[in-house]
Amino acid sequence: MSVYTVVSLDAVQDFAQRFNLHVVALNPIKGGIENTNYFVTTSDGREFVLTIFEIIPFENAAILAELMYRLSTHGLPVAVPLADGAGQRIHILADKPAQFAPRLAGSSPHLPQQAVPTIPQVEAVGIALAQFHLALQDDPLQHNTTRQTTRGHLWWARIKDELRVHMPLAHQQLVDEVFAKFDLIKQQHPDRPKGLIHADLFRDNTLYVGSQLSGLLDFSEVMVDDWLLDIAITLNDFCSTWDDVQHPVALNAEKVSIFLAAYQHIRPMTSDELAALPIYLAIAACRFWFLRLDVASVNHAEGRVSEDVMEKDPEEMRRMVVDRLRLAVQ
Ligand SMILES: Nc1ncnc2c1ncn2[C@@H]1O[C@H](COP(=O)(O)OP(=O)(O)OP(=O)(O)O)[C@@H](O)[C@H]1O
Ligand SMILES: N[C@@H](CCO)C(=O)O
Repeated sequence: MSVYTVVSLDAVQDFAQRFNLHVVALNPIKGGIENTNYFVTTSDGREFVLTIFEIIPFENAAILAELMYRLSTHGLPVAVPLADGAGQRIHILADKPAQFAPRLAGSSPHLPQQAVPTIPQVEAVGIALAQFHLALQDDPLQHNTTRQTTRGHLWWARIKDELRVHMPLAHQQLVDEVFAKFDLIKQQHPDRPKGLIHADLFRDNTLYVGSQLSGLLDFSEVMVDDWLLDIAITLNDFCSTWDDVQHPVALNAEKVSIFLAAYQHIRPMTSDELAALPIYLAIAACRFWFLRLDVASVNHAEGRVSEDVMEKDPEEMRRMVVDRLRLAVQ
């Protein structure tokens, strides 16, 4: 659970007045590691999600809110933040940018880990990811998102060097091998279309009602990059054998094949993308290995040790890097 900013019911009731809502209950949300989120219930029984943005500045939260609105017009199941009477969707709470969005129905397919995600759920996310990639390809807003991302290209270029020097030799060698192979394959296979990517579409950022995808959540990592990177990030999480205690990060071949077929039903991948996929799976796992190490280090530096702060295991992602690199060099 991550609640970095604690707010009182009174403060949220004040905040909600601009939307003509009367809040009666407030419950911290277990899950995210970046922002503070609460489920909020109003007197008429409706439910909303209050998000307090911990890292990104006001203007960037406003771009994300507009992005949600535009994606919703393409039929994607996203939570569009409420606008006040003046049309403004982002406001200030506890000195930070904050928003109220409708609570979407459904639950995330990651608990219990043994049974899910199901094949139809994998298929649904493959389709939705491709629809998301194509939705705003001609929309100039996507270029604003490149400026607002906390963990965009600058972070990616810096973080490897910062973390690498503190790693044991074997881990440094792993990093070097993945990046050398990645650079080579990118040169050999240049036809990798770019566009808006979610960059964090894990199971816990999706909601389902049965087999139906009812929510795509948490676009705070969104940026313009290779669509293939997004495919790799989502495939790694949805198509791993989390139920296999011996090797929980290995790929489930049936799910991989269903996911790629579903995605390609909407947007066929280029032959270069298909050839480069294995190393992108390794680099995607590497991205989250670094991200988890970075989150742990920032939490430590800022003294965030409360039981309300969730950290995900970097070692799980490092094991995934090893597994995917094995596939990439075969
Ligand atoms: N609109 C919504 N409807 C329903 N549930 C939501 C909604 N927004 C957030 N949640 C719930 O809150 C959890 C945390 O939200 P979110 O993933 O946005 O947090 P975060 O800290 O910003 O993200 P992350 O750690 O993934 O970067 C989600 O996994 C989901 O369970
Ligand atoms: N999905 C990320 C959390 C950060 O957004 C992870 O599993 O590390």
